[in-house]
Amino acid sequence: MAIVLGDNQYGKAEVRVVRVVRDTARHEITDLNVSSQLRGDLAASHLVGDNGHVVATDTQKNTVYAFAKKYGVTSPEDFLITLGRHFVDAFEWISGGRWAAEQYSWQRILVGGVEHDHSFVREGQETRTAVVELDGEDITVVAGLTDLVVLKTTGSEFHGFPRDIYTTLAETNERILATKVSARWRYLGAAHDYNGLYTEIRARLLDVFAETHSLALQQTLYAMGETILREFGAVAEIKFSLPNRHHFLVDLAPFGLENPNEVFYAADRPYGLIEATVLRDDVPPAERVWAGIPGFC
Ligand SMILES: O=c1[nH]c(=O)c2[nH]c(=O)[nH]c2[nH]1
Repeated sequence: MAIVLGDNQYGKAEVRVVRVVRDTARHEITDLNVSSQLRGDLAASHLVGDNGHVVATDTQKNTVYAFAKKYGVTSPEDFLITLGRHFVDAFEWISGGRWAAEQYSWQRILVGGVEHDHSFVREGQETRTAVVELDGEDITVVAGLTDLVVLKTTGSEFHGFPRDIYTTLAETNERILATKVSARWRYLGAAHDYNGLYTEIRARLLDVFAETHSLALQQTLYAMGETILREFGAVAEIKFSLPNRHHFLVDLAPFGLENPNEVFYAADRPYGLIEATVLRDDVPPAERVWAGIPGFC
């Protein structure tokens, strides 16, 4: 009996690449999760630790980002074929492999019925929520939504923050801003057109996200809350929990490529977490209903 190496493949899984086309004011976005795996004459690395044939998984990841810049992403299939051909052509011991992608589709936010140039929403991802609390004759209604995923490819800056010895974040006048909105709002009284209000409030949250030139996610949050309270007299207060889904500009300079805000690494964690309540200062609090709704402050 001999022990032998069977089927094997290796690579980088789940490379989160966001490609923005910004040749005109109307930006296009492609959001992919790419996995690359190579096969070929790779026995030596398994058997004796000889890495002479091991195209590093880190190299495979970098190639995904560089190709997103060089060739763009017309379709996930074409992108994967280009990637696969590259590895097979460039390294003679690589005989094949497997390349896979998930594409997340974004729709343009409609502001006043018009498609926005640079703000997008993942339609159909969110969940509507409702909580009703009765205490004798008193009734409290809290409506809301979770998982409303939005992104804008420009109109977001972050600078002016304090720097200490642990600060490495660069100041920026141009970044992607993306979040997954969870919001809960408490109504004054209980006789409302809840469906109509939900539709309008959701739409206004999207409008304000799209239209606010953001200097921080905190500012965008407050702008959304303030708008809802100003425009909807039935709302007493609104709470938000906004994860800041960071999109880091990929440094393509080592590959001789410029990256003028076109190719981003979409990090899933850690994320910033921005939470606040925006409220009228003349309505009594409703601590009991909020005590049973976790995830907000
Ligand atoms: O909008 C932001 N708010 C922050 O508090 C923060 N902190 C950070 O690192 N990036 C950002 N972005």
